[in-house]
This record gives sequence, C-alpha cells and structure tokens, in this order.
Amino acid sequence: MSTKRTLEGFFRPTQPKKARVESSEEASTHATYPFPVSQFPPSLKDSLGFCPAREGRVINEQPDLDLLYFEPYITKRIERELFEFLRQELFFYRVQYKIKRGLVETQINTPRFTTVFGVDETSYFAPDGSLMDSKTKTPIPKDRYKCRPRPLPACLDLLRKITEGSTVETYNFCLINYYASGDDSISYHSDDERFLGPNPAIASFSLGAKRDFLMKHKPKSGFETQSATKPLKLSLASGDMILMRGPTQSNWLHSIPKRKGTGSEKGRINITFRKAIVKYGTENYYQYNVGAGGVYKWDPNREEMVTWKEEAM
Ligand SMILES: O=C(O)CCC(=O)C(=O)O
Ligand SMILES: [Fe+2]
Repeated sequence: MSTKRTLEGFFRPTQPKKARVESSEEASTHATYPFPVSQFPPSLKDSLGFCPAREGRVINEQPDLDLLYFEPYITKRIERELFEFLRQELFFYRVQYKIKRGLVETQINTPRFTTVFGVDETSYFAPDGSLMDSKTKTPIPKDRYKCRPRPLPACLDLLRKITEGSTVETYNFCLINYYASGDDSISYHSDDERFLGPNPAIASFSLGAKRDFLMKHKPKSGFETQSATKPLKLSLASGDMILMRGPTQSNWLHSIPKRKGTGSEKGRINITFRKAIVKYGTENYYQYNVGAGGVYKWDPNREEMVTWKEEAM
C-alpha cells in the first residue's frame, strides 16, 4: 500500500452512522431560507417522471365525501429515498402560539414539526426571488405581508407540477408535517378556511412510517337528523397520496391520532399541496407552520431533529 493511501486513510473523517443521502451540487436558495435546499439527485428526478405509480381510486360512497386515493402515488423504487432526502434537506419548526377563550389564555405546542412554502394568488415570485403583484406585475409594497413568504424549492416545485398534472388542479402552497414518533399527531380538523375558496382540493402525500388517517362527518346541528355516515380509517403507507376534494373539507373532519409501537418512531413526512386565494391565507400558513421560534434540521448521526445554528453550516 502506498504512503499516500495510508495517510489518506488516517485523515479520513469518521463515517457518519448512516450514509448521507446523495444530493446534487445545485441547490435552491432564497433570502428567507435559513440554508439552501438541494435539488433532487438525478435518480429521484428521473423516477418521479413515472409517477403516479397507480391510478387513483375514488372513495365517494358516503354523503359529502369525495376522495381520490393513490395507493401508491410514489413508486416503491423511490419512496424511501424521497423520504430520506426531504427529511435531511428541509428545515422545520415546532410552533407555539397562544389562544384566548374568553379571559383564559392557553399556550398551544404544535405536536409535530412543520414547515411551509408558497404565496397566495395575489402575488407571485419573480425569477430573482422577489415578490410581484399578480395584477399589476410590479413589486409588491414591502408591508403587504406580516410574514416573509418563501418560494417552493425546486424539488418540491417539481412534485407540485406532477401533482397538478395528475389531479387537474393548481396549487400555490406546500405545507409539510414531520411526525417524529407516535407522540406526534394532528387532531380532528378540516381545511376549509375561507382563504382557500369553496370546495378546496388538497393533495396529501405520505412518506415514511405508516400512520392511521381517520375521517368522520362533522356533527349535524341539533335540529337535523343524524345522517347515516360511518367514520373512515385509512392506513396511509409510504408513497400514498390522498386527494381530498369537492364537499369533503366543509363536511368531514380528519386527523392523525397518536400511536404507540407500530413503527411510528421511524418518522413520517406529510406533504400537502393547496391553493390560497387571498393574502390572509399566506399570513395564516406562515404563522402556524413557521412561527417565531428556532429552526430544526435532521441530524443523520443522532438520527433525530436537532436545533439548527447558523454557525454549524
Ligand atoms: O399528516 C396528514 O396526513 C394530515 C395532515 C393534515 O391534515 C394537515 O396538515 O392539515
Ligand atoms: Fe388537514
């Protein structure tokens, strides 16, 4: 063995426990990002061209329900790589906020990691990353938003375009949840905010650990007779995508309940694509998915989310 190789071996840094995910040289940058987000490696980009892997199955046999379930959407060949890539490349938040009911103020700790990209229809990002007014095509006034909207990084924008093609809908927002373990959850809610317009379509991807997705009809008011609806339980697997559309959001609630000992500790990423039509939607999404706290990033050596510090880059 030559001296050179011996020395190289001596100085080689200790390997991380898990090999880092392959990532390409170019990355998406923006003044609002804490750090650049890598582009998909060619292996991922090429295989996404073959998605959806299956046709969607319509689930609409109950009142006010219209789902299109792709089982899976992301081909088996790449779902693991896509999960590892996104978990490693994105920045996340653990948002805290206060709600006031009457005189009582309660602190809410969002029980999952979140992040968001996008801007509502009244604005768009110019190629240089600046925000423009959709009507006048001129730069927006500095004070239009209480938050600092972020463009979708190239990797998520590619997935958005593919999703638009297969759902025949358009989206300008990408929200991401990371459920680190079975203790992370989202309680029963519906995504029928007025800023999404009537009958919003929401495309929701699952990657990583399998988790139960529960749906139940909204309670009827006291005067109405209880409609004959059955709660629904879908076991969402890595690569699956569920499109919720039509009257679904205004009539049904959905949740990911806490779960123990079913592999949930391996972590699950949920990606939703939505379309916000007014400025308030942008402010709401950044308030509840970025907030004012610190940045978290996946640490491949510790295999957990850790607080990210600028000097660590
Ligand atoms: O994680 C999921 O599958 C659902 C997430 C969700 O409902 C939401 O972010 O509004
Ligand atoms: Fe939701």
